[in-house]
Amino acid sequence: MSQPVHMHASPVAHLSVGVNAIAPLDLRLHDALRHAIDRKTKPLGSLGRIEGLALRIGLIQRSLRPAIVRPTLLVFAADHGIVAEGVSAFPQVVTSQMVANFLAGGAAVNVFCRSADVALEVIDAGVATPLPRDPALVSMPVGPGTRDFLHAPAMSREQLDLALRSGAARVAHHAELGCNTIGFGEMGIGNTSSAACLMSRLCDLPIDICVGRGTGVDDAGLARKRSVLARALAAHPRTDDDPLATLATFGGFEIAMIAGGMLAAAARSMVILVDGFIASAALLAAAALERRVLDYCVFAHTSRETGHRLLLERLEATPLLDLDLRLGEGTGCALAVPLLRAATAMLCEMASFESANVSDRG
Ligand SMILES: O=C(O)c1ccc[n+]([C@@H]2O[C@H](COP(=O)([O-])O)[C@@H](O)[C@H]2O)c1
Ligand SMILES: Cc1cc2nc[nH]c2cc1C
Repeated sequence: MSQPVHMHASPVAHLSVGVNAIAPLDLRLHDALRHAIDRKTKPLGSLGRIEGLALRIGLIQRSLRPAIVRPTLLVFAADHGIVAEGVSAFPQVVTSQMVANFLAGGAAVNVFCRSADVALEVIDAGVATPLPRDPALVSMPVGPGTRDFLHAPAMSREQLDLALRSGAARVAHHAELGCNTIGFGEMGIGNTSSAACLMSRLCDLPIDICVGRGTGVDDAGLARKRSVLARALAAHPRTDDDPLATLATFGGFEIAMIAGGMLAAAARSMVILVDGFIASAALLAAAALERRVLDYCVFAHTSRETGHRLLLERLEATPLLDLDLRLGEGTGCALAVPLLRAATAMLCEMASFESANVSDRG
């Protein structure tokens, strides 16, 4: 029998990691991990979701003794043509100003990364206004911001390919340095509009329930944002059989780089830390390309941004934290890293009923 003909090259092939590069988890380890956790000196299940977290990390690392090594947060920054339609509470220049703030070490994500001992890298994925010359900035701009997707697709297929490959390349770089846990953050004025449209199209949901206040638009701003995004969706025919086309139409360069990075991280059996609404929309696009990426994800937190809760439901995700954050930057990922360390330490360091000679029944 002949093989089915695929209309599009494998999305993972774009990242030069091969068609079946994301391995299924080895579920044979599941029972051994469950048993090791259950023999620890505690009533059964009493460490609650830390137990499930340890199990998930063990499955991802294919180990009964997993460890969080060189946890790293990649913050991708880019600008969005859709801001010309008045969809954000802040001007576009804030994207480059915040990149400067990241490089100076003064943003929330810098503070949280320092306090949790997480490495931080900032990537220019396509910021429209000038950035400081700083050797710490990884410069891989796809272009000076996307086009306004009310009038044209946000990016070309060539630009999308470049963004996917660039995100994958940054992940490969950190994997080669020994990093096994990678978080994805973003900075981009206007990017909640991209994320909302991706969610609406990829989950087939009405746009109004996907749209939130982002950086804080008022009621009139929210009504305007909804109307702009409804018109933008109406302007572009559905491309349900081609998630890459949907991502090119509504995505941002930072969103596409995160999607490519997540696929590459899963292909390398790394733990993927998922941040808020925009990072989850990037994951949604990645999962539309290769569903197995979801097996490698740990969801850091539930954002206050309208739509995130529903998006998480669609991804069948139960995040670790619920702190009313709505900042982005990867702040939720940085805050979650200590929990990942605690979960792996529980598996590796905690005594069992046998080793500590503690009675395991009444
Ligand atoms: O991560 C989130 O859930 C989140 C929710 C709302 C806003 N943000 C951040 O706010 C910016 C986008 O907001 P906006 O209103 O300009 O679309 C962008 O820089 C994001 O990092 C992030
Ligand atoms: C100040 C500011 C900081 C941010 N960090 C991520 N998105 C942001 C948006 C604004 C406006």
